[in-house]
Amino acid sequence: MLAYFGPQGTFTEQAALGLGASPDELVPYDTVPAALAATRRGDAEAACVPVENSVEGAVPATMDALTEGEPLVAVAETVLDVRFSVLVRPGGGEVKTVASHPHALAQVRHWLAEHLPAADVVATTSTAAAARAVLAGEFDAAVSAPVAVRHYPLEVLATDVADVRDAKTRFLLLRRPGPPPAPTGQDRTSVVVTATDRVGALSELLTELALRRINLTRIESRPTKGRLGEYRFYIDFDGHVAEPRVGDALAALRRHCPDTRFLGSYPKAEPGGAPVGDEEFVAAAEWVAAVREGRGA
Ligand SMILES: O=C(O)C(=O)Cc1ccccc1
Repeated sequence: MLAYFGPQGTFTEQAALGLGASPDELVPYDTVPAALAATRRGDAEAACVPVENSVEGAVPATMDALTEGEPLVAVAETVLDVRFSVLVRPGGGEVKTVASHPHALAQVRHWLAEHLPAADVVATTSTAAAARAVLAGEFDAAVSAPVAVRHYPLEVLATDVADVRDAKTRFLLLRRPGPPPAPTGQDRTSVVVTATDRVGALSELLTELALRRINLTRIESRPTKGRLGEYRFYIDFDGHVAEPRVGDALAALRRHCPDTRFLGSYPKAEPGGAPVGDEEFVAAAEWVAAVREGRGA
């Protein structure tokens, strides 16, 4: 069974199907933490959740749920183009309220201001929850994933709605810790670290990556919810923990920051960039081994 951020008809359901899940193994949960909790309990083998959007940034519920509670690790990612459909009840009258997930609303602000300027905007737990609420008569319009209309008998008021063309959302498939998927040469590794409050702390962490020619693909901060000014940093970079360079960098991060949490090594959804060779790192490690054994100098 695979838990996903539902109900039926969310972008996350589309993402889970795109990751190869079969429709009959999918079980919807109303929130990201609920889908992750089901996976931690072992009720689900894995959970599919959104992690970031190219317009609106990180999904805070996912970021927090990754560090609070028992560890989960990403084993796959996928990226979806995000275009919205605006759905209404068939024959419904004037649109006085429009509902959706906050990430969706943030991506259609201009469209709403132009086309539905008088409507009150209401946040719901997901885009599909908004469609259901429209069906139940709670709101007049929902900003939804295009597939939602297949699940709910609503009418399409507009399609292809997006303030920013080419907006994309990235989703992760998370499991309880186990051996990571085999390296493909085009992988990403995710970690979360807490940089201590002193000069150069973050810069030292990032330098450990740079020294090993590891390309940083994302860095995001979230408050630890402890002291004001104390942050966790979510760091994504190219490479797989099985590669000596990356293993070496992870060990260095852990030396700087003993609560470094590994969030997974998994194939990149959109491969790019030439892989950095590990040969020098392997050769250097072999040389040290030889020196230790008295076989070289
Ligand atoms: O609510 C949904 O459909 C989701 O899967 C979360 C989301 C919301 C807006 C853009 C992309 C994903």
